[in-house]
Amino acid sequence: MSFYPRFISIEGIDGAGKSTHIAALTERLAAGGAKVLNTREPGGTELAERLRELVLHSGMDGLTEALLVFAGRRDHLQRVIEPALAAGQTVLCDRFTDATFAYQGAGRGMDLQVLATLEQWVQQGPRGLLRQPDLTIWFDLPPATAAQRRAAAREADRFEQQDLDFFERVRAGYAARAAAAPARFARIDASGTVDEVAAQLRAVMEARGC
Ligand SMILES: Nc1ncnc2c1ncn2[C@@H]1O[C@H](COP(=O)(O)OP(=O)(O)O)[C@@H](O)[C@H]1O
Ligand SMILES: Cc1cn([C@H]2C[C@H](O)[C@@H](COP(=O)(O)OP(=O)(O)O)O2)c(=O)[nH]c1=O
Repeated sequence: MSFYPRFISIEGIDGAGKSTHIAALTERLAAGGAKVLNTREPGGTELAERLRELVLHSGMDGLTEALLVFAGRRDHLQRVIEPALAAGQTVLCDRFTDATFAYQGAGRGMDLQVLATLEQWVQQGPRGLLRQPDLTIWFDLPPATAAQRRAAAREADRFEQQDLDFFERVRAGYAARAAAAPARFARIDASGTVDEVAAQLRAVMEARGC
């Protein structure tokens, strides 16, 4: 028996199709009566958006990246996510901590234990619980396909300039997080057409009563 998810994160390597499907997902949730707050990471508050600019466009090592994204996440949780959840809203977040484990951990080789410690510190929720998304929708796609789609679409930022090996590691990082939390993760095979991917997404939401 699943319960209605109110904190939903969207994940996947760059170019997997997250942005393409967020509007329809938002509409679906709203049509079901949810008051939806759309947000993103890195970012989501004024401070965190400034940190996002640094992380995406300045050179730094993996630990510095991880510290900055977790600092932004702390601000985002305290100022936006926790108040919205407490007010009964549904939070739809374009990336969250799984991205840190995938990009800084698997991609950049940061110690996963260090990331897990930061996760514990930053995501202390009400009553001492670890705040995690209720549902994580993972758009999974081979990196070569994602690179083709990105090349046709936009200029690359620091992460998008990485080679296919980097994105293979990031993809494996998502797979490991999904295997560790199978009830939270819903994997979408993002290699089909936009309509095929949308149909899978509808099925995932229907299975969770949304
Ligand atoms: N299923 C699909 N088939 C082909 N192209 C797609 C598909 N889904 C998205 N795209 C295109 O691929 C590019 C990257 O998609 P986007 O939604 O921006 O990915 P993300 O937000 O995950 O980085 C966009 O140009 C988008 O139009
Ligand atoms: C949340 C997060 C994102 N990232 C990276 C993944 C993406 O390459 C980048 C920005 O994500 P995203 O917002 O998906 O980029 P875009 O607006 O180009 O679609 O930040 C991390 O490296 N660590 C993190 O913790």
